[in-house]
Amino acid sequence: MGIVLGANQYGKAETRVVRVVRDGPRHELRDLNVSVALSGDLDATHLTGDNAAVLPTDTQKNTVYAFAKRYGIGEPEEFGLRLARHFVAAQPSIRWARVTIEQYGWQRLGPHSFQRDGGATRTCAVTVDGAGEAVVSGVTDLVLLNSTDSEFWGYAKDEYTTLPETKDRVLATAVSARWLLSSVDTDWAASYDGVRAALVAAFAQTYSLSLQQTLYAMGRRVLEERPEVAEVRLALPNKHHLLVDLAPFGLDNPNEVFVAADRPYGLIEGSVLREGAAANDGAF
Ligand SMILES: O=c1[nH]c(=O)c2[nH]c(=O)[nH]c2[nH]1
Repeated sequence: MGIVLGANQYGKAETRVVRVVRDGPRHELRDLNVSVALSGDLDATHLTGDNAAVLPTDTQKNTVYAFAKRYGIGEPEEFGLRLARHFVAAQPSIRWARVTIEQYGWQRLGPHSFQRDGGATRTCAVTVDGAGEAVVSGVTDLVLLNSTDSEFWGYAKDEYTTLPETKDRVLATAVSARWLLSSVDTDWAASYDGVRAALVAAFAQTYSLSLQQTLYAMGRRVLEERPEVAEVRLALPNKHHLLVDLAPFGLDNPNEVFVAADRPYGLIEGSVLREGAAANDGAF
């Protein structure tokens, strides 16, 4: 029986880089977590330990810091494109590079004082190979809650079903959304802000009969409002809020007191794209 090497990639994960722009008394801050993955002609290192084609992950980490100084960071998508293009262009053995970035937000408190955002994290994944370039922007941990306008009933039932049907429940989720841009020449900041606003508005304004329905409404809203977006993929954990039985204490509970359960949780996932468009799995 023959044994062969399959798909492989390697790189430095989670390089944390903070860049301060000190052009004057008013400083700017970018705070990123950058992961690099490279792939290409890397059979030799796996099969014989010949490392001639291997650009060390330590060098990749150094490149992140050097580029932050030399070119600045700018928008995370720009920084990712610059890095991914560099790795593919500079190393003949490297044919594919993916740079994934998390950007942590900081609120300005003063000219050189900041407060770390508690909430959502902006993300991007940039892929560069011989066939082209793709950028997927995203957001994680965007926690949203509707305290009404959510029902769940009429579902399939079998002998294990105990869930009561409800015409009024809390609907809460921590949105993970990623969206493919149709061009690498995009106003990244405006696009991110616009997509995020569309996701939030659709969540808040949808009278929900299922989280699945809300997911589709959110993806649809993004595609309707943001022409630069080709496809949206959403992962929505159903952060269950379970009504507490207060009857033992002689109290009723008309949707006022809940247990916020952390697990298990329903996980609703889906993609929304433009009709006739092919899903671009390689970019995600
Ligand atoms: O919006 C929901 N979708 C489900 O598929 C589901 N399943 C479940 O138990 N509760 C819910 N809620």
